[in-house]
Amino acid sequence: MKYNKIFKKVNSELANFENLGNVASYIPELCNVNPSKFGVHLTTIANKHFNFGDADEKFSIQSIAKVLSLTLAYKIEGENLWQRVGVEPSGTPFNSLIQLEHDLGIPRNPLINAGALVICDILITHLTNPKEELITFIRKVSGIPTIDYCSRIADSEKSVGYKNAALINLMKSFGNINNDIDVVLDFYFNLCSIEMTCKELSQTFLFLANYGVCPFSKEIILSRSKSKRINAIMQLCGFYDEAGDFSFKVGLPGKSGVGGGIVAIHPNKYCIAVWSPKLNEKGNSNKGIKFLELFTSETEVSIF
Ligand SMILES: NC(=O)CC[C@H](N)C(=O)O
Repeated sequence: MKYNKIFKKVNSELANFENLGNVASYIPELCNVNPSKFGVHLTTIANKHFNFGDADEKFSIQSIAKVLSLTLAYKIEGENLWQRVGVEPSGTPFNSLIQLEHDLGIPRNPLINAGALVICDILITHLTNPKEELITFIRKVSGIPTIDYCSRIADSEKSVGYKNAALINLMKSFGNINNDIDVVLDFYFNLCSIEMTCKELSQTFLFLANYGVCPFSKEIILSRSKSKRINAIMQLCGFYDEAGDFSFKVGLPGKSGVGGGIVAIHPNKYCIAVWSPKLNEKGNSNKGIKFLELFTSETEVSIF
């Protein structure tokens, strides 16, 4: 079918692409990943599957998981959520502290680290067993019962999590964190440690291409309006200080993680996941972005 042909074509166009950048090294465990891995998987809302390369190999989805914790918190809290976290692009790196002081401890959006920490705090307030309830929710959304945290990666990040500790302490000082700091950080590091393959990622995020409804189970994960808003936040904030560039080149809402994964959503059509571990200076997958740019140029369809 057409997407497989396009994947092959784009891949051959990338034959001479100089994949600069490095795997994330600030989390020790992420250094052990083979930098030349490359996988793509596209799932349509009609449950058709197309893939290329290492699409069935698990990797650390890192910040991509922030969209899933946000989904659950938004479901629980509704519009009250926006009193604790904004919906504006930050224009700063994912772990920046500077803006947060100026904004009196209210993160610009839920997809930068500070915002995701507030979302974790909110979930801890509402859930009896946050770790278990979050992973149960993600398994339900994806229809994949084996999706799990990776304690090796969570522990590795915890051992060097100074920036995130600084962010949460600053927010606590402004009264925007209600629970114990160590409990919130532990939950956050576990959230970021979730592992998926490209196939699993594209399946998990398909509800956002289907107006909030899981196309497999037909279950309403989010209302149409909330699903629109999550896509809008991804469009404007999913790539931190590279969000404009991603939007300009790819033209789809998406989210990246420092494990080298990216998901992108074409509403009413498909969800595509790409994995290539080498990151550019903004912490986003270098080849992953290029692949998606060429892919949407080739298909000539984007949301614009
Ligand atoms: N952009 C990312 O994927 C960052 C997530 C990572 N766990 C961190 O907090 O630094």
